Amino acid sequence: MAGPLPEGRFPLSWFPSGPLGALLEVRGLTMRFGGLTALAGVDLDVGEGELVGLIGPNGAGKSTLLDCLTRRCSPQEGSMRLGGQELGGLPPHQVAGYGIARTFQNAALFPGLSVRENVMVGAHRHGRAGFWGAALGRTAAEERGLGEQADALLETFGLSAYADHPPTALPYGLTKRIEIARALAAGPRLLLLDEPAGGLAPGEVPAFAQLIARLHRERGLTIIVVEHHMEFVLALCRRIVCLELGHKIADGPAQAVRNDPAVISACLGVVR
Ligand SMILES: Nc1ncnc2c1ncn2[C@@H]1O[C@H](COP(=O)(O)OP(=O)(O)OP(=O)(O)O)[C@@H](O)[C@H]1O
Repeated sequence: MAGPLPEGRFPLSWFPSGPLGALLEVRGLTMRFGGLTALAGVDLDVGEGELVGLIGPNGAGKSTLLDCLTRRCSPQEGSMRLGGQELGGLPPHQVAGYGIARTFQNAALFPGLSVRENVMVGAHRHGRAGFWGAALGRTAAEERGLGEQADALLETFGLSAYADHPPTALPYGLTKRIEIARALAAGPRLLLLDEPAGGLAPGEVPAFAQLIARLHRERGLTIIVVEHHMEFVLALCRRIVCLELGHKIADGPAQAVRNDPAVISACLGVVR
């Protein structure tokens, strides 16, 4: 990867000029939990190479949308296509195989594995055998290749010094980096980040935003980032989508959405 990023906010000219084609097409997505409608007919197109911010107050349906895309939830209505492939009905492990990787609000790392092994786990996205099942069938050369890939990711994320450490001993900000490195080890086409800045110290947030911007810029990754931290979203994303009570209430250029009265009203007290 290229050299270090400059400090402070980064220019929008770093980003690709716009979507190169629709990668994700969501139509009429409706998810109900009993009598509660978490998503109510949501439409969303995300172009190849876009970085989209998804905002909204607590309970708006943001995580549920990610849960539907990764098949942790089965929506009652609507369709979700990635590169033309319908995701509905696929089991979660196959969705990963189609190129969707996700991080969670609270980093879910394996405490008994080293940082490097945690990242290597992410590389196993194909098939149902699981990491350890696959590990048993791997050749030494494949194992070495995965280790080298993990080491390259650790270097990108400034984690090389911790490769052999257990993740449990590390500061929270580093565990968030490990989780993204693990997601990238799967070689995703679409990366879903659920509140990546959540729990970070204020001083850690700009560098974290720069890291994600760099991944987007240098790898051309398509990313949806769910976040309450508005400065973080504005610094990263040209386009913002806002949900409220399961409905999409805004979708457009970041500043226009930020200044939309409906968004301000919905997010009052939440958007920072
Ligand atoms: N498994 C579930 N069972 C029942 N209700 C659920 C479930 N998951 C989510 N919900 C409900 O669906 C609604 C949307 O929740 P969701 O977590 O998607 O919102 P969110 O926008 O991600 O909120 P937050 O910003 O607080 O994480 C909420 O009312 C929530 O309580």
